[in-house]
Amino acid sequence: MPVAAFPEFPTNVPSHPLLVVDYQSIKNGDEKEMDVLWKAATSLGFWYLKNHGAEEDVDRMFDMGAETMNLPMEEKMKYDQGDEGVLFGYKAAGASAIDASGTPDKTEFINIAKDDALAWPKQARRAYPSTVNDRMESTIIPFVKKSIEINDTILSIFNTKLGLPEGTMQKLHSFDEYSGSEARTIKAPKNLPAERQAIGAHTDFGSLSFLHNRLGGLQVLPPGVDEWQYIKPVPGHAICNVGDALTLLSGGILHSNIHRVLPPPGAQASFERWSQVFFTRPGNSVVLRPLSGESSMIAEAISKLTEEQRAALNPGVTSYDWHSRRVKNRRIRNRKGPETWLASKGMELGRV
Ligand SMILES: O=C(O)CCC(=O)C(=O)O
Ligand SMILES: [Fe+2]
Repeated sequence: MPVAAFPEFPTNVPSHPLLVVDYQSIKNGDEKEMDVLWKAATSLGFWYLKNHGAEEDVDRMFDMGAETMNLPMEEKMKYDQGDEGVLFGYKAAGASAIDASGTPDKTEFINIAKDDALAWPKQARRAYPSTVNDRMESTIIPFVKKSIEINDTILSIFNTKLGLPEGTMQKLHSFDEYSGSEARTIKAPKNLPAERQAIGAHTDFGSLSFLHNRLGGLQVLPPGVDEWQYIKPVPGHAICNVGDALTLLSGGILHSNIHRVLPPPGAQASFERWSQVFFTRPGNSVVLRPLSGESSMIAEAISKLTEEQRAALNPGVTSYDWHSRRVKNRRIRNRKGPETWLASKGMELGRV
């Protein structure tokens, strides 16, 4: 649906402002703009990104998502992500918990591995519905490649700002190694009760998320604040955020903030809510630990922390273990009790 056809985000609903980063400027090495990015990534960990050039690719991804979600449930379930902690494939609404009591989520996902998009027409990680295969060349590969380029540009700026040896972030997010990087199209039904969480509170598992919202509903709990606040969708602006892997690798300098999804506010609530994300995650074998040996800035940040904080930043697991544990313990079918929800946690820092 064209953006203009949706009612606007209501003017009487407060939202949290985000810094705006101009992608073309950071790509061209504009120091002031890179400072804005750094400020955003080390404070809330969320920012708007304009002039990214992926708008039309995103619209085509929404078409692919609609074609996929319109398939019969039986067909979609042939490509279910399953209960073993696999990210990729279809996730039915209600398959994941949104809280410790095991309340089911309200969103459907189609998750497509970057490894499958890049290996096409070969299969790297798994098979997908025909609606995905049919749009691999026209829609998915262009979106994935553009998203990788954008996130890689941001990662290389963080590499410099963190004082890491050149190419460190690039190596940890190598094009060639299999990873959890993926494109995700999300559908939430219209007319959900106003307070019903569609996606429960979480931090993102990987390094960077490149998110596209047409309607409101995304909320953050900013550091030091007790109330959830909406992030307002702004036409042409992606919402970007830092995930746990970068928090761990940077010794806590980069901030992955918790967020959740509610139904869109006001008149927007009577529309299906679609969102499109690309998640960049480190290579599967990357051990998530502060890169203190590679950066004096990170070493210094770590030296100021308590023993407990330091331990939290050094979970001693690979990127693969980190995201598969988190996905697996959110699956309702794996739930034993509130302890399963706790076992799905990342860097939420006790805030949910
Ligand atoms: O749909 C959104 O706005 C956010 C989705 C999200 O947080 C996620 O998939 O990790
Ligand atoms: Fe998220």
